[in-house]
Amino acid sequence: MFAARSAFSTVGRRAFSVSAQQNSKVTVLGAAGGIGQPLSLLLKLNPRVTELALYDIRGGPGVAADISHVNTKSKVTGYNPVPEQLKAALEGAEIVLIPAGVPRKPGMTRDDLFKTNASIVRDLAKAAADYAPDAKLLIISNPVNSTVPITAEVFKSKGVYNPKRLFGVTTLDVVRASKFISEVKTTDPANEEVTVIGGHSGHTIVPLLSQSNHPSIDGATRDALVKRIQFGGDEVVQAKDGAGSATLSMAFAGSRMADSLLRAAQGETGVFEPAFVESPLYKDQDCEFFSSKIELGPEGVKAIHPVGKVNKYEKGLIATALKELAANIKKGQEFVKANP
Ligand SMILES: NC(=O)C1=CN([C@@H]2O[C@H](COP(=O)(O)OP(=O)(O)OC[C@H]3O[C@@H](n4cnc5c(N)ncnc54)[C@H](O)[C@@H]3O)[C@@H](O)[C@H]2O)C=CC1
Ligand SMILES: O=C([O-])CC(=O)C(=O)O
Repeated sequence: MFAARSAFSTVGRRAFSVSAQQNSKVTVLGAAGGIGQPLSLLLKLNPRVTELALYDIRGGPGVAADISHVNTKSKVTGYNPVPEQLKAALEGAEIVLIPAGVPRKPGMTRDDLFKTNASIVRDLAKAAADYAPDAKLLIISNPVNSTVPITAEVFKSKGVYNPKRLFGVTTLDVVRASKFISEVKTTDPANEEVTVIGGHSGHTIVPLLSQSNHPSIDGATRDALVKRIQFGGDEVVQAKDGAGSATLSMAFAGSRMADSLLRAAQGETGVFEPAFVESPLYKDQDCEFFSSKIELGPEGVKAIHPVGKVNKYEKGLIATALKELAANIKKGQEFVKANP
């Protein structure tokens, strides 16, 4: 069922069959949406998830009733948009995934979603800070480059911020990079890993092809591949023609990220995922958050790997990314200061 890297690796399943008995409640805020529904289904298939809490401003209980009939062990509960139910959805969660908010239509940038999604994420972050301050938070709602700083500011204002537990989900960028490079090279994407760094929008997405299995990709082939990875989201937005953006591939990517965190929490070592986290790598260039290869551990972020050796072309991509990223981050931080 799962192409490329399995969402729940069989190696992990064998090695961790005992710890899979641990209780792991996972909450999805925005569970009835285009991403929320398939993401919740994939989480229901994950043997490490013992309880699944599905909340949305509409349709949470319906999606939960539907998914609850899938005959895996986990318990599924749906929640309506009233404060006590949001509280109940969040309490005891080990992981909270947030795909709540509006998606793009053709012609829009992710930043165009800020005016709607900033306050949605701020308010859900407030609830998460109150009721699940120790959970690992996975922010999917766009613009991720700003919604992650928004969440950090909210957690700071409530005195519960731990940078090890806040992640902007950029997994889809590496999933795409792996698939697209395999199409160029006619290889199996399962064997293709491309490090993608930066942020999650257009030019802030920086694939490091020099660190892939095909460092010699160059010229027009390289340019086209880099552009496709940077603007893969637009490809889906255009194909859906007004009906939204990537949902199914995003559900796959979000489910993979959640599974990686659960595996790391249950003691597996050597678990790596990219994610947009508070990072020292480019703090001196006003980028307090940056996505790079992250080693995951029981606390969340275990180690942030340096970017490593990059070529001149990639140095140029990084320089362009940092300018836009710094502005996106600042916009999120200032939004919370002005609209606490
Ligand atoms: N990080 C990434 O790689 C990606 C991020 N996205 C982003 O994910 C977000 C969701 O996309 P879709 O699922 O396609 O949108 P959608 O419109 O299909 O679903 C969004 C859901 O959020 C719910 N919602 C809205 N406000 C809420 C609130 N205050 N509390 C709880 N639920 C609320 C809606 O009722 C709806 O069910 C968008 O912002 C999109 O841009 C999409 C693809 C990839
Ligand atoms: O393109 C969008 O708006 C949704 C998204 O973040 C992606 O598919 O990478």
